[in-house]
Amino acid sequence: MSYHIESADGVMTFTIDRPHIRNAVNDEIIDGMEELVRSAGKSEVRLVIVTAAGDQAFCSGGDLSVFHALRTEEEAYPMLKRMSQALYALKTLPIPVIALVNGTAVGGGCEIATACDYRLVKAHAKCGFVQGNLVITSGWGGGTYLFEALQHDHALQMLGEARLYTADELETNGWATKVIRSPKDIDVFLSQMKKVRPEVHRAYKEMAIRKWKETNLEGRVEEEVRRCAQLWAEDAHHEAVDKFLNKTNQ
Ligand SMILES: CCCC(=O)SCCNC(=O)CCNC(=O)[C@H](O)C(C)(C)COP(=O)(O)OP(=O)(O)OC[C@H]1O[C@@H](n2cnc3c(N)ncnc32)[C@H](O)[C@@H]1OP(=O)(O)O
Repeated sequence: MSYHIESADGVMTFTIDRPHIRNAVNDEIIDGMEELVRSAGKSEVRLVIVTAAGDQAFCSGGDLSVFHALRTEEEAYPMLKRMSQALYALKTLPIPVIALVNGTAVGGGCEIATACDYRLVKAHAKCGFVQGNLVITSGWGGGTYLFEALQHDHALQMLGEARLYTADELETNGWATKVIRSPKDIDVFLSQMKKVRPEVHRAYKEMAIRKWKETNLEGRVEEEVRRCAQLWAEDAHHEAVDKFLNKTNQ
């Protein structure tokens, strides 16, 4: 199984479990994300944590060995759309959603984390919207969410530079809610949240969701998905992915 969903004490944890491939997202992970948002919406869950196995990577984005088979705009769009819908549902859960960024997050991995309300980033983790190096944009909604989360110039810079940022840089630009230097830091963060009753957290999250609905967040994500699907079909993208898969991009 490529993922696990566990529940304890009102906390539902989704763990991507493909460390050998740096927790890249395949179709099964997308199934899992859909299962997560269904379960978290229905049960007595007070918060969700999204994380991954091992300490090397949170997520390396889409599994290029699988998704590189998608050659045209028409083939790429359904995959991008489906994951974008799962992440939109995650983002608009009426409870806090925390990304526990246990290691490197790149490409779609950053998009998953950006869809969350909070990003707790382990000190050794490096993260970046590297899609530009593959001659595509973000395509799961993460670019749109980044403009919601960060000051405009910080968001545009992070997307446009397509490089890895250190945890300290991520705290400075506002992407990391907190840099995690010891496991105790996570406990402190969670216990502080749990001091306030779940209905209060829910009411605040609903305020944010109202704003996102009024500003047509979903429609803006759809534009992002469509643009990425167009770029996906270009030769320049396929050549860049070939270089990565054939390890000739050094
Ligand atoms: C579809 C939405 C948009 C997207 O997500 S586009 C995809 C963006 N992602 C990328 O470009 C990921 C590129 N990966 C990397 O830069 C590095 O692998 C990364 C994440 C920094 C980790 O570096 P290292 O820790 O040195 O590990 P490594 O490179 O030796 O990787 C270990 C094995 O995993 C593989 N891998 C990593 N990310 C992958 C991916 N996204 N899809 C498919 N395979 C991937 C990598 O090829 C390597 O395989 P192998 O063990 O040499 O056979």
